[in-house]
Amino acid sequence: MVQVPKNFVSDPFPYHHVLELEIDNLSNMGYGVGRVDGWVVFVPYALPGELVKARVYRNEKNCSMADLVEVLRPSAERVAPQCPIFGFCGGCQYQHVAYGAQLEWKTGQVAELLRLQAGLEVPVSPAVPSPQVYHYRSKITPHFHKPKGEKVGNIGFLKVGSRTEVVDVKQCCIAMEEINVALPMVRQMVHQAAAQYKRGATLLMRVSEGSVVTNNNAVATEHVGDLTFNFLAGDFFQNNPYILPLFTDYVAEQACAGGARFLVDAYCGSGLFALSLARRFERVLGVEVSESSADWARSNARMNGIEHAEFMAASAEAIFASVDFPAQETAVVIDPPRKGCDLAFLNQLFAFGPQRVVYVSCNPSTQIRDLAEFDKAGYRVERVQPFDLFPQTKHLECVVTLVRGQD
Ligand SMILES: C[S@@+](CC[C@H](N)C(=O)[O-])C[C@H]1O[C@@H](n2cnc3c(N)ncnc32)[C@H](O)[C@@H]1O
Repeated sequence: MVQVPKNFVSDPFPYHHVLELEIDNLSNMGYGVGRVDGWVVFVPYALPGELVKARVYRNEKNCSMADLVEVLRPSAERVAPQCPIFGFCGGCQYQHVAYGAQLEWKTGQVAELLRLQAGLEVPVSPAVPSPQVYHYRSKITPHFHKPKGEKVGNIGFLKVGSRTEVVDVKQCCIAMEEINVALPMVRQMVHQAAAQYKRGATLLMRVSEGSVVTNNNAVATEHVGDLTFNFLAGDFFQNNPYILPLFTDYVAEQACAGGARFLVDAYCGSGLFALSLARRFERVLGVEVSESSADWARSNARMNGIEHAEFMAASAEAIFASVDFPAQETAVVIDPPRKGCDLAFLNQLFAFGPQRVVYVSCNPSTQIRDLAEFDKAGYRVERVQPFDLFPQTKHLECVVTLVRGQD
């Protein structure tokens, strides 16, 4: 007898009821979406165009969740995942989808979010592929829970569908080779030092010039085009070095397109955009809340021989009190954290009123939420360009170019 979970709602399907259904869409969580008599059923790992058998494990207010049991008619886009723990490890969602189809789905999801969330019918350019689709991540952060007795349990990433359970990750298919070479030793060291851990922890592994650093305060180095960036390994830096030259070139082209002579880089980290774009502008100003990142941005400017870029360590909105660039000749690049921009920042940005804004984000849903504010302030979306910084996963980076309307 199957044990029915205590809180299971048995309408419209009994627990473990097996359905046969056609999948016609993919959700932004990467789940296949099908319908049974109009009722929406999400089936993780099922693909659009497939006929599948799926077993219901939860009924919600307006949909059900079901586990994939069997693919009766596979999609032409279905491929074999490379990772033996794909489907258990929560790190990747798309290893079973051909890379071209991953890009198409990501592009389509941005268009759908723009339409449904912001009411904007704007064309979305096809997502720019990553030149490397496995073994591209320069940083991973595996975790483990408080040791039991003197034994550390699994070391890895959250299990699919769980907020607490960790799966044991011995190798990671999307991490760079350097990380996979170092991982067994790092794991062994944690197991050997189990008695020292009074609680769980998150490990840092970041590739820096062919080796792996594990200390948050170590200095890491990355090369992007002909520039070199140093930064603290624990601070922010983009995690897919293979796509960065394409990404920074595109942001540069978009920032320059209106002939601006001045550049503001808000949320600038250690200066990736400010310095990559500097040669195209007369003066550049960056702002970043992390003092160590702002310090490294200054030092990166010196190291790369860039003299006309200045950096301020402050919350992003503080930049507008000191910027003396003429707004009509200024482009602003913004690249906030996942939660998007604060209203305090947006209001001051609009009061300044730059001619164009290039909004870079790793979270299209907060980015598209913020577009409503740009719309109210008289900015028009000129271009939307997703970049696949995170192949095999549901994540993507999106660059939206906004242009100020005529007053
Ligand atoms: C997504 S990262 C982008 C960094 C940089 N543009 C890059 O590509 O390397 C976001 C950055 O915003 C910084 N940040 C977070 N909140 C901020 C705030 N209120 N004001 C300024 N910077 C902030 C973080 O420290 C982080 O460096």
